[in-house]
Amino acid sequence: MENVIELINKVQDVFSTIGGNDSLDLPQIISVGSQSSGKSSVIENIVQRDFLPRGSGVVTRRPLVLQLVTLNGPEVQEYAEFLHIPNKKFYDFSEVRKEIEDDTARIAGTNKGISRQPIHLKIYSPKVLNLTMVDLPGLTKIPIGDQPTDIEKQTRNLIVDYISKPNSIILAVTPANADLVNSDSLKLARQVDPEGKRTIGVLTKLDLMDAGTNALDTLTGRAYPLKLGFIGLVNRSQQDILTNKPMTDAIQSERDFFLNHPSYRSIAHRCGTAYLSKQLNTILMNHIREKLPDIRSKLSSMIGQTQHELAQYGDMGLTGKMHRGSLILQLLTKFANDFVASIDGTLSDISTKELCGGARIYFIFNNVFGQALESIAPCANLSDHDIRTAIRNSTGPRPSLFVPEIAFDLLVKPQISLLETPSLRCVELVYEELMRICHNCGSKEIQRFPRLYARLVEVVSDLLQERLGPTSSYVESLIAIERAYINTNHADFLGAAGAMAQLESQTKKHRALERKRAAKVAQMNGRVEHVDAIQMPQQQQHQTSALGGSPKNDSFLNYFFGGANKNDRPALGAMDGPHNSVSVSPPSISKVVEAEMERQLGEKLSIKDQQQPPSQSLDRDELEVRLIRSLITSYFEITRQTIHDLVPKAIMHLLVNNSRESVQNRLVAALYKEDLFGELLHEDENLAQERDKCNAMLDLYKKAFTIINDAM
Ligand SMILES: Nc1nc2c(ncn2[C@@H]2O[C@H](COP(=O)(O)OP(=O)(O)OP(=O)(O)O)[C@@H](O)[C@H]2O)c(=O)[nH]1
Repeated sequence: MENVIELINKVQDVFSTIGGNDSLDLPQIISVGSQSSGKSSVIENIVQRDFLPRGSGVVTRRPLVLQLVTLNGPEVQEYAEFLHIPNKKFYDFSEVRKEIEDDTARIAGTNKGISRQPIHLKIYSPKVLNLTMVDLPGLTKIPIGDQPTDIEKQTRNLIVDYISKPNSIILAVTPANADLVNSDSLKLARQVDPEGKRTIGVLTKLDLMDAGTNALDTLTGRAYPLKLGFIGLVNRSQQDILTNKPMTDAIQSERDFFLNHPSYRSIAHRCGTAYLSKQLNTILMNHIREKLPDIRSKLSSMIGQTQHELAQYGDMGLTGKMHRGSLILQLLTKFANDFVASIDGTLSDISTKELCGGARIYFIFNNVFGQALESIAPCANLSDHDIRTAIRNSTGPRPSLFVPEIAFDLLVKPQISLLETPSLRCVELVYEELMRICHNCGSKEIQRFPRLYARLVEVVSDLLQERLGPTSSYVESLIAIERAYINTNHADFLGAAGAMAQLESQTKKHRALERKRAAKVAQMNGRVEHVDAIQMPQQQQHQTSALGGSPKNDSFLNYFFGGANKNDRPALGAMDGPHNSVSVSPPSISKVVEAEMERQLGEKLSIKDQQQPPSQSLDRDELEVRLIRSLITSYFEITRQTIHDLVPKAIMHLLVNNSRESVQNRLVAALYKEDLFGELLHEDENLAQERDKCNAMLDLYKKAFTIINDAM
């Protein structure tokens, strides 16, 4: 069972090469204490070697992960190894000290700052028991030199990070010549281990206590409750260090101190460095044993994870020349399936962060394209002047008597063209999304072969590029088709009568408002009665006109359109029929305008008769312009809806579905060629290394698992 520490050390090494052992939380002893409490001295005593940097102020500035490994045999020579200098054995321990100093300066700088990055050191010796300890920077209160002002906080956080891991054992070092109540290490330990279950207390400097005082109460567990107890030590004094007092002599002096001390004599067998080493070894072993089931189950889940990760690198069964074809076919199919699945939304690892694949295409159709179409004003770029000019031009050399339909035709076509840019942009956006999907289809397994991956992307890009042209042309034709024939007979088209009625109701509303205003003004002038008298007949006249009650208007509107409501419009055929008593004429905007003009003229005259200023009269030009605008708006809305409906359908058919269906065949046709296999299956070196590392990790986990399993 002795080798469980070695086993844990091995696992720890692997974990430190890949950046910390946070995930496994291996059992280890963490030495904590305030500055100059004697932490380094304790460790050196345990190792029985001088190897730690000494000096004034903060000396330990990085965590030192120290693994002690027992060497067996009488003649073996002790040595040290650093993880950052593999394969170099240090037999001279002053070199070890120098390397710790140099590496600390390299990582933590030459000022007195601290770093979280640990140094890993292994010491092989016949004098040590298997132990894993971490020496942390001492708690410091006042910054010195160039130290940052928050050095205390930094150190405290670093210590707490280490000791709060439930599998760590806290070695709380306190100098006996200071008050135990103020011990920083015990205070910190209590924070993370309030019941004192995994804290072992170490009292240093027992030789420096005031004469007549002793720490017997503490050492026998009466002063401070810790399950693992307190152990008293006497390390080398500064003087001993300066005079290079040999470690063996120091250990002997310590033993003598306890044996000869009147207060400690009775507990001398439970004091001193040798006892501490033995205790730590036993505690660590028991602790590891206790934690082994946990570690085993953690390892087991790590094996599972690593196996899963390894599987992402592909099927290792398909290696060798004879399997190249099957492997290529497998990868092509996977790529094609991923492409299709991204579009269909059936991919296994769908993003929850952003829209992707098919969902994004839907978004493009409905939001991006929809909004782009909505943002176009039906009469954009059409000034009244343009409309007027178009009307005049379409009437030829004679003065315009009627509003010609040709002007509407002429004006509405360029407006329809405005739909072309957003429609083509919609095609491009979907194309770009498909390209994005294609680039994201490379699973780890495929990316292992960068050349194959590049070719896969290239073939699919070519396919999409090929489909882009026809799709764009088709969408262009859709707009051209809409422009080619202006269907004024469309069921949803407002038509001349509708436009006229709309205009009329607008005018009516406006007049009512005007009248209200006039009445208010009159009331204020005390002329209420007079105003009422002249307004009544006028109001009646408007009402009759709006309802088509005037015999003149009634006959006129019905004559051409069969009423203002478009549903009441007679069919052209009916109008053409021989039984139709009136002369055959299609609904004409000009005639409606004429009618409205006549009516307004009449109104003007009657108003003039009553000496009222003409408040709402529209001149002929303005009326024509407004009429044409209503018609353009109505027709444009119809076309906009048609385009919003047809463009996505065309894109889905010609671009999305087409490439979706042909991607697999295209890939096979382009890449499944014997002479390309070698080139395409050239493996990426970095990924191959990562896979090998993953494999090695898996082996190690399995090995560790087996050893732990056997040891239990
Ligand atoms: N007399 C005596 N001196 C001791 C004892 N333990 C440590 N010292 C002295 O106290 C001083 C500080 O000891 P270190 O072991 O360097 O203390 P540290 O906690 O590692 O210090 P930092 O790494 O700077 O935080 C040294 O001069 C030691 O010689 C002891 O038990 N008795």
